Amino acid sequence: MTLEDPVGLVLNVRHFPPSLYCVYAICVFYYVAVFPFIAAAQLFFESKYNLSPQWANACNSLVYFMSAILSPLLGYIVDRTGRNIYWLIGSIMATILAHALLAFVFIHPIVPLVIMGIAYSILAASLWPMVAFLVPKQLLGTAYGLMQAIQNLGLAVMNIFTGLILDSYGYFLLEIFFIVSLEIALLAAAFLYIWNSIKGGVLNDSTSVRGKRLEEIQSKRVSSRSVNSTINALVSTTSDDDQTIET
Ligand SMILES: C[C@H](NC(=O)[C@@H](N)CCCCN)C(=O)O
Repeated sequence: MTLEDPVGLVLNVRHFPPSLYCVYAICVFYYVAVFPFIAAAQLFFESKYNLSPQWANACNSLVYFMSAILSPLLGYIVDRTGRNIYWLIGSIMATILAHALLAFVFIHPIVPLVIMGIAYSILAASLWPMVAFLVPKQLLGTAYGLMQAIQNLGLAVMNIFTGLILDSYGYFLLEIFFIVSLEIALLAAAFLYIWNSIKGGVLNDSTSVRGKRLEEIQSKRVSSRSVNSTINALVSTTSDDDQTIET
């Protein structure tokens, strides 16, 4: 497969590893509990907590404000530590806690929203970079494009469901729906952890172990390139420049 061979690139999408589809599933079922929640939350804050429309609106912005401030720092911390699957599982569990506090407990919504803001920022820092560890660099645009497409398809479908649940049963059942969606994301993350361990993938390595393994892969690639270039010189074949880490 080469960059000059777009048909080859498209065909290789079929060979994306199962871990990537797990990442896509987590992306759909996690974000369903965040974006549609925020879209519908203003009236929830007004009715359950008796907040004024202005305060309800301010609460609604809190998750995104927190992400705007925290994401670079949390991204740096995840880069320094590695162990992306642990961060991912922790952030999904914290989001479940935030929704459970909103559904079952009567404390000021700022508490669950702060938890959600931190968890949402950690999830972005740990989930999205995984794609780069799973597919060859020539296919990153395709892999992220597919992730964005699947996420938006999921959100489009689930938005219809959340609207129906809200209109027919109210906010309590909507919160239960979000918690169930997050539990599916948690199951997918557990499957990702198991699959990654079985396959010896790099997703949950510490940064130092990951660095050593990537160096090994690169040095193997360099030596295979020098072998290939010798062969190329002899028989005029092209070298395979794939970068797949997990199969
Ligand atoms: C990083 C992640 N981005 C997305 O989910 C985008 N597809 C859509 C962004 C919409 C505004 N938050 C995120 O936002 O956490």
